[in-house]
Amino acid sequence: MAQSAPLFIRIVASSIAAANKAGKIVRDVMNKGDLGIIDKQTNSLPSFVTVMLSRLQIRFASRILIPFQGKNDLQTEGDRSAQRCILASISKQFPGVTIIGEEETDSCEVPADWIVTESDEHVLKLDCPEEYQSATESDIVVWVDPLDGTAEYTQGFLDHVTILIGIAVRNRAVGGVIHQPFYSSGDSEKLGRTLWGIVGAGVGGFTPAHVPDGKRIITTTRSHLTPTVQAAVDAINPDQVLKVGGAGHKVLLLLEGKANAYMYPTPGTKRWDTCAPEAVLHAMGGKLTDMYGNFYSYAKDTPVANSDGVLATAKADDHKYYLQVISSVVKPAS
Ligand SMILES: Nc1ncnc2c1ncn2[C@@H]1O[C@H](COP(=O)(O)O)[C@@H](O)[C@H]1OP(=O)(O)O
Ligand SMILES: [Mg+2]
Ligand SMILES: [Mg+2]
Ligand SMILES: [Mg+2]
Repeated sequence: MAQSAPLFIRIVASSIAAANKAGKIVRDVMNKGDLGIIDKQTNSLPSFVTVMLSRLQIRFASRILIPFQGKNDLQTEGDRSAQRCILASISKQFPGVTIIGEEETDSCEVPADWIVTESDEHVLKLDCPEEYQSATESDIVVWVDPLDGTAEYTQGFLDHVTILIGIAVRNRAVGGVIHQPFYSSGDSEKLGRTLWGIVGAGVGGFTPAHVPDGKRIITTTRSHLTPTVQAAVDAINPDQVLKVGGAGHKVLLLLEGKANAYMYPTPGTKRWDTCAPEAVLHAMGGKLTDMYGNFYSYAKDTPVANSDGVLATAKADDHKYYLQVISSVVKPAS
């Protein structure tokens, strides 16, 4: 059965298993307590003050809400190890497929038990939409964000953290896996959950829901807020604004009916931040584009920066309204 499923479906099914393992690794790093934080801007350890602040925030996350200053582009042992696990697992099974990960990791050996070759059985049995049935290795690019919401991971906002694996076929984001490693359903022994979506085939791992009619709830960044972002949010005149970390987490709020729209009308996110969330959102009936309303390309040679920002809505039909209101007050950067 497994081998007879189309390549695209097999990659999504394997990505679910790899994301689950990466989630365990990310939790283990947190439990050990030494996050091994590096500032990617300077390729060095962050300042003493930043490290101390991050330790304080892990201990008192529910009370201390001090955002870091500056670019906030950090990497931790969680990011590095999760990426090694996911890349090793997917490339072992699909050696001809292009995989693009956020982190530059040296070619350290990967422990044997980090290489996952299992697949999600339910996804393997799905009917593959016709347009992806014949997709070959050269049609597919896998975009990996091994830990989305790194700033929040270092500050103890653990429910903002996700692991994102997006599968693009012929440049479009059509398969997505969002793993939330610290999600708790009440049983503290069993953390983590995995959401997935395939455009044209369905979604799983969560119950799709929408904000009740008449309410407008916006989600946006908490760690990269700028006057431009604030102006866009204000233009919508929302009932509520949820400033949370991570692109994956913000799209999760759209999927589960906690927000209507996610806006970030400025450069900062990259293709690995949006590929998986875009696919899951689209599979549920939503829409994610740049601030001009154009879909990003997920081709292997595309520039990785989402230079024209991000606008995502839980309902595709609402997207035009948000685009119009925001474009009247915010000019995209490029
Ligand atoms: N200025 C930036 N520099 C680096 N990464 C950014 C920047 N802005 C956004 N990102 C990435 O996009 C995600 C969503 O941004 P935000 O939480 O600010 O809305 C961040 O968690 C981060 O992903 P990552 O944590 O994987 O590096
Ligand atoms: Mg990062
Ligand atoms: Mg990210
Ligand atoms: Mg990341």
